Formats: sequence, C-alpha cells, structure tokens
Amino acid sequence: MTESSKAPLVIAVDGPAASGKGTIAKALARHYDLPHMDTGLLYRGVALSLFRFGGDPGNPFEAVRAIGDLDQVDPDDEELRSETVGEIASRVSAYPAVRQALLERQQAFAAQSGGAVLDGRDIGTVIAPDATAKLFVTAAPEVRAERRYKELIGRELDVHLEDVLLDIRARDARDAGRDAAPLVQAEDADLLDTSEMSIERAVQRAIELVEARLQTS
Ligand SMILES: Nc1ncnc2c1ncn2[C@@H]1O[C@H](COP(=O)(O)OP(=O)(O)O)[C@@H](O)[C@H]1O
Ligand SMILES: Nc1ccn([C@@H]2O[C@H](COP(=O)(O)OP(=O)(O)O)[C@@H](O)[C@H]2O)c(=O)n1
Repeated sequence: MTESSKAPLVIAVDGPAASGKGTIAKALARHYDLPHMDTGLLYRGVALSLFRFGGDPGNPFEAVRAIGDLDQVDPDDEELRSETVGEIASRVSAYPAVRQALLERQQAFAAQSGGAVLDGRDIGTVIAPDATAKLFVTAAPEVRAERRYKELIGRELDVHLEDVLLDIRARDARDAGRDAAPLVQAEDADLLDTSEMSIERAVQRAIELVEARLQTS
C-alpha cells in the first residue's frame, strides 16, 4: 500500500470520569497533529442549557430540544465543567433520542479526511468502531476523585473530596448501566490504567499503544 492510500488515523479514547482520557486525547492530537473533539462537552452543553433555562432533565423531549441551543453555549463557560453539569449530562446522555441527535456531528468529525482524535464514552463502540487505535483509559475511583477534586479546587470551587467521590461513583454506575451506548471497553481497545502513572507516563504509554496499532493496521 502506498503512503497516500493509507486510511486516515482515527484514535478513539474512552473511559470513566476523570480517568485522564481528555488529557491523553489532547496530547495524542498534538503528537499526531490531528483535530480533537471532547464529545463530553456536547452532553455537558445540553445539560448546561437545561440548567440555565430551567428545562427538566427528566424529560427526554426537553433534552432533545436543548440540543438546538448548543451553538449558544460558550465552550469556555466555567459552569460547563462543573460536577452539577456533569451529573445532569450523565442523566440526559442516557436518552437514546439525545444520543441519536448528537451522533451525526461526532461521526462527521471522526470521518474527516485528515483523521481525528475523539474522547468520550462510546467512541470505540458506536461513533468510530473502525478507528485505527482505541484506548480505554481508566483509574481507581479514589484516584479519579482526587484528580477531579484538585482540578475543582484549582478553579477555586468550594467542593469536598467525599462528595466528588460520590458523584464519580454515581456517574460510573449510570454511564455503565444504561441501555443506550453504555460505557464499556470495546473488544479491540487497549486498556490503559493510569492509577499509578504521571501524566507524562500515561501519554507516553498511550503513544506506544497507538504506534503498536499502526504497525499492524
Ligand atoms: N496520570 C495523571 N496523573 C495525575 N493527574 C492526572 C493524570 N491524568 C489526568 N490528570 C488530571 O486529572 C484531571 C482530570 O483529567 P481529564 O483528562 O480532564 O479527565 P477526563 O477527560 O477523563 O475527565 C485533570 O486535572 C488532569 O490534569
Ligand atoms: N461520548 C460520550 C461523552 C460523554 N457522555 C456523557 O456525558 C457525561 C459528561 O462527560 P465528560 O466526558 O465531559 O465527563 P468527564 O469524564 O470529563 O467527567 C458523562 O458522564 C456521560 O454520561 C456520554 O454519554 N458519551
């Protein structure tokens, strides 16, 4: 096969909350000079619109309607990355109609001609099942809670470690237990447990895993 006929490099990075998947996905995008999509922001955007405009996250129709307001959500809005919005995102993301309505833009991003890196919960299983490399990034819940706690404290938010751990456990259970595109490691994904890894080590390992897949693709 000649260089020009090679399939574009698509990297799927999935995993639970605060496992480090976003950090790894961004680093891979930089390393391979690829565009990156944080798909969690789409679900968080829907959640933030509902939260701001008083919509009911328990109502799938209202959640689908909020997708129409996504373009008005400021990606730098502080609230977008809050635990409250993450919690609402995990509720609305369980609705098949919400997932369906967000499917096309994620698949279009994954299918762009130059390749792409996407991170989320169902990239390797649903959005880009033919991705060149799939990583399932995880870490122990206590480690993830500590990381998220530090991140929130760094943004001067008033949070308690125990509450962050409870939120993370609740989100894990909901994301893994739902019927629609549950959080699950794709059969052909490489597991990357970052519990005892620094960011640098985790990124280095992620690159090694992608390189190994490139050798065999
Ligand atoms: N291996 C690691 N060691 C220590 N901290 C990490 C590691 N990976 C990520 N972090 C930090 O943990 C927090 C959550 O990481 P992030 O990549 O946003 O997770 P996710 O996208 O899975 O929610 C961030 O503050 C990030 O800097
Ligand atoms: N591809 C995706 C990405 C996020 N989500 C949902 O959106 C929520 C927020 O995702 P996120 O990736 O921003 O959350 P963190 O892992 O950064 O805390 C998750 O708890 C999932 O319920 C999803 O269902 N599918």
